[in-house]
Amino acid sequence: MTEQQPVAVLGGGSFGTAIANLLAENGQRVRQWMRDPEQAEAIRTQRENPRYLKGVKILPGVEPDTDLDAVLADCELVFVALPSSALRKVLEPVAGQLAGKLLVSTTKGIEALSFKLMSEILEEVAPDARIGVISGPNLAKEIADHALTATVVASEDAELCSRVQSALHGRTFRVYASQDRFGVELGGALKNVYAIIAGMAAALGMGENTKSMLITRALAEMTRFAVKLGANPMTFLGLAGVGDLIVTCSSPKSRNYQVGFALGEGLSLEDAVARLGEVAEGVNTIKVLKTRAEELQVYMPLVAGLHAILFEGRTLAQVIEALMRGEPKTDVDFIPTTGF
Ligand SMILES: NC(=O)C1=CN([C@@H]2O[C@H](COP(=O)(O)OP(=O)(O)OC[C@H]3O[C@@H](n4cnc5c(N)ncnc54)[C@H](O)[C@@H]3O)[C@@H](O)[C@H]2O)C=CC1
Ligand SMILES: O=C(CO)COP(=O)(O)O
Repeated sequence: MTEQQPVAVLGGGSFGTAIANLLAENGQRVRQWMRDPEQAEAIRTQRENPRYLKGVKILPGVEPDTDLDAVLADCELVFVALPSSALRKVLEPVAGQLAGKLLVSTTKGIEALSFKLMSEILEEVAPDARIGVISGPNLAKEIADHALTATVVASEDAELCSRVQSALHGRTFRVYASQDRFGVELGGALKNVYAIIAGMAAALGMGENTKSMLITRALAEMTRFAVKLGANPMTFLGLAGVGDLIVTCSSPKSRNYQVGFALGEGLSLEDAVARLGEVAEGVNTIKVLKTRAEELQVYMPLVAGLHAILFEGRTLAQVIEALMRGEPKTDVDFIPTTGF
């Protein structure tokens, strides 16, 4: 009998580790690449990722490794769980090894200057690879703790979707498929910005009405933006849209929410990010999103408000006042009325 081919996970953070463990639980051999040899050694010897996923037992099927060439040479299915700021840098030097691979991005960010989503970078770096994404309401710690969870794998490549479904589906994890890679991935990137705002609102002790208003108007704003870019608004009604928005805007486990909470407590952005010590993609996304929304002339008052607080010296009180006193609008204004 031939030995089963391992699956690669690139990234030694909380999400890479949670996905690696999930794959191992389903009987897959996993080669998890990370850049930090000390972290790899800790996983190898202590069977724990003490910095990013403390308290979670890492299964024997997960083999940590710092040799990216060796990991890629061994695996066809590759989950890319790197921060958006690192993905291109890590993969460009090994581009020659990526042809024919199934590359699945789990990264919820947007590249600063190009405004590219991560799967678009993968396509650029590896034009002969098969590309997909996974996204959804997927807090890493909850996945690792076996909270019942669902995600979406999105790709035009139906065979890739079913490979990912069978690799990840399990007792506590369900994987839905979608052909709308762009919409699914965009939802995951945009919601991080609103989670920062939700964290701020929580720190200010705002009530349930306020939280609900925020989440619903965030959905309107992100869908309006997505429609302008040609995305299918219906995708935003699914797990990777409203599903992820709800979890990230409601949970103190979300790192973006935590940054917002710290800002609401009066910390500077720099201190809030330093206190977190992990990736909060929304901090970079807000910068590019504000510029892009202006270029495309999409009305995004929450994005503009957060940007004004973080980078234009406006106070929270001034922004809240401006948002509440803005001109009256209609409610559901973001779904095109033709074609229904
Ligand atoms: N943690 C979560 O609950 C979820 C995270 N994601 C996404 O997964 C992506 C990765 O996030 P996490 O694993 O949560 O981050 P994390 O903050 O837990 O860990 C980041 C990891 O990336 C590594 N890293 C940073 N710069 C690097 C570089 N230049 N080269 C190689 N490795 C580098 C760090 O050493 C660390 O291992 C993010 O885009 C995030 O939005 C998606 C779903 C859930
Ligand atoms: O994307 C996530 C949950 O779906 C994780 O959110 P944070 O990156 O804010 O922790």
